[in-house]
Amino acid sequence: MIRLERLTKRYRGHCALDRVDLSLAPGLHGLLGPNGAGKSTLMSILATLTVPDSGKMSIFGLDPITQGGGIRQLLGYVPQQIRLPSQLTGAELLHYAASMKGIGDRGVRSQEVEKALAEVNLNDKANSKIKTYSGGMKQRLAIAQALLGDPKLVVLDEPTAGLDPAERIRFRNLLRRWGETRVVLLSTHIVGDIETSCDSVTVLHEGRLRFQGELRELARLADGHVWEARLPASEADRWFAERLVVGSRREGNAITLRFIAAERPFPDAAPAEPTVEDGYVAALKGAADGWRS
Ligand SMILES: Nc1ncnc2c1ncn2[C@@H]1O[C@H](COP(=O)(O)OP(=O)(O)OP(=O)(O)O)[C@@H](O)[C@H]1O
Repeated sequence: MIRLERLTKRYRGHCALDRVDLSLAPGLHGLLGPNGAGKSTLMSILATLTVPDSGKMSIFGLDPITQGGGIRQLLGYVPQQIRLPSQLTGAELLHYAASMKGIGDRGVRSQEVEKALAEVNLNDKANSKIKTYSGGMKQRLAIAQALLGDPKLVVLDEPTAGLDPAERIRFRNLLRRWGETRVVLLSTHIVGDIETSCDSVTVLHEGRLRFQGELRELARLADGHVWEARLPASEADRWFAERLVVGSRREGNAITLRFIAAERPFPDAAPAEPTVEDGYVAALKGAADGWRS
């Protein structure tokens, strides 16, 4: 459905994406990576807003460079930085966005707008000006805008940042439903968002693809490299300074620390079952330390 081959993008000599290969079929796909990894650049290219320097791309058989208009008809996109017109109401903005997506019939448009508002739980605020919305509500309106017109590709750049826990759960369920028949790509720093809902995950680091596959395969990257040890709490600072500690649990004067290390950090450390987050850390650490290619 979506195929990227050796996709490369440079900004004044800095390589934001370096020969990235990626294939996405219908489903809910997570995109993880630290700050500056290239996630927004990749998403902006998929949204036809940024032109890559080299590489091949096919989005539902269309070429984003020569057939961008066709792709935009199939696309729902929420960029990382959202600026919404504060004087419009939520419903007015969605009507405008629906017109831009070619939904000319007013009746059909109203139905679409109402459905999208319901999906993000904003019906009550439909006729209020956007300037009265909270940050999370604006975020949800931007998501509603991306859902208009039944897009086949939904690209969401860190959409969960401003959502409260209840809305975040609602949003995950919405995306799961959407991912049943569409390609949905979601970037986030929150591994939990991906862990609970995504079919596959892609990890970018410094513009390079470090992993693409199922969640359990990502967790498996840390197999044999996760350790736990119960230690005197007074020693905790030393271990935080010397080792990669990914979790800690304090119980009285003792603390249980969870480490990621290529080898057993000290004799008392016991091997632990890796989580998806451990796999993500291992993918990044492995890339940096060279203990994984
Ligand atoms: N318009 C631009 N001009 C110059 N450099 C840019 C531009 N956009 C991005 N970059 C650089 O490209 C690299 C990738 O940036 P990008 O925004 O794609 O990363 P990201 O993974 O989305 O980061 P974050 O998680 O912080 O949003 C970074 O080093 C960034 O500084």
